[in-house]
Amino acid sequence: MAEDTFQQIHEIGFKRLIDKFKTHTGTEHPAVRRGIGDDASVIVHEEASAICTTTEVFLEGVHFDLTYTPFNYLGYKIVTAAVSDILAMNALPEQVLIGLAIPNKYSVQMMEDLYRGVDAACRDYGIQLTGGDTTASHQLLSVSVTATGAAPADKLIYRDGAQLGDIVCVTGDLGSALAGLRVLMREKKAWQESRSESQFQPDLHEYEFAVQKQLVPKARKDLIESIAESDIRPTSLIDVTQGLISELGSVAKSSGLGMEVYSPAVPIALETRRIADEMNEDVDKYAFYGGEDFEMVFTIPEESVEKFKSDFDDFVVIGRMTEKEKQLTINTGEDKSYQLEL
Ligand SMILES: Nc1ncnc2c1ncn2[C@@H]1O[C@H](COP(=O)(O)OP(=O)(O)O)[C@@H](O)[C@H]1O
Ligand SMILES: Cc1ncc(C[n+]2csc(CCOP(=O)(O)OP(=O)(O)O)c2C)c(N)n1
Ligand SMILES: [Mg+2]
Repeated sequence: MAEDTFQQIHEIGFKRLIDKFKTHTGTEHPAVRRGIGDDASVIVHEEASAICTTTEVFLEGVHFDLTYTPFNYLGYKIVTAAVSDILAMNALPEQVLIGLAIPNKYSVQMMEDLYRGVDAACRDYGIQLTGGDTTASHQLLSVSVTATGAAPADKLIYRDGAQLGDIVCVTGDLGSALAGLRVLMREKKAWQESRSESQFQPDLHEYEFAVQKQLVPKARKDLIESIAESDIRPTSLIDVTQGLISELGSVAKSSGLGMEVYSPAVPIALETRRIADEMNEDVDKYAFYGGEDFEMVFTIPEESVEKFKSDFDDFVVIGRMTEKEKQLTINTGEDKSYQLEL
């Protein structure tokens, strides 16, 4: 959490601010030859392999709200977002670089808290913070994160590899990140309407699972590790950031196929259902369109499902790849279904 002191960044300057960031670089990754300090980071691979890169931009007010987001959680979440994209190629992340544009309403201490979260995430994912850029901003904090990772080229899994008849699977549960966001937004509104002079300190203990999932999501490195150890390889893989329906559509469309999804099979946590009830909203909408779940969707041949279950058990089957003509068919049970165009 932020300390009580508020030191203006211009008092110490960007160079000394970056020096502080240098003490929060996560794991020393063996492939990193040069980290923070030179003009560019350097990665050295002994064996030829594929390199994956990805960038995510996060803008205050659009992607995060600092009323209810502690800086260290924000640091953790931005690393998760970039790492999740690397993992979704079935590659292992190695480094992240972070670009910051900081308005002067934020202090040195706040930025250090942000980097404490970056450091914690880098340690959890076994990666190193190797560089970035720091600049001033007028009103809003902007954070961009670039991650790179590596894999043997023939091990990469793309979103367009699904085959006719393959089974569609999803890890964990869906919709809880949006449920957490709804709770946080409701509490913020109540606090604003109360015109309270006190700090925003809502009691969130009944919503801990969903709020954690919104504020400090974890990327599914465990799935990628299990794939590496298993002799089964998914035919396609994508992470759930925009929302389940959007990702399923991407897999089907890019694979040149259709998909049938059995909606009662979509995994939803009890707490997510309770929150949707409280908000008088349809929990299926949370799960289908929520986004920011950082779960993984993958397809595998039908005969591999049981075997893979013994290698990795935190997934469920939600559908099957079909002919293209079926588009994205949502089967709601009781023989009712509707089609979404791809
Ligand atoms: N926000 C940041 N987070 C992590 N590393 C940073 C950040 N800003 C700058 N760096 C790293 O600090 C070093 C110096 O950065 P900078 O002063 O921008 O140098 P340059 O003129 O080479 O761009 C570089 O290695 C850069 O990657
Ligand atoms: C203040 C605030 N507004 C909105 C959201 C919800 N939100 C932020 S990012 C996101 C997912 C889509 O982001 P995008 O940058 O399009 O994702 P990408 O596929 O590039 O990862 C969602 C649903 C939030 N967490 N906080
Ligand atoms: Mg993505």
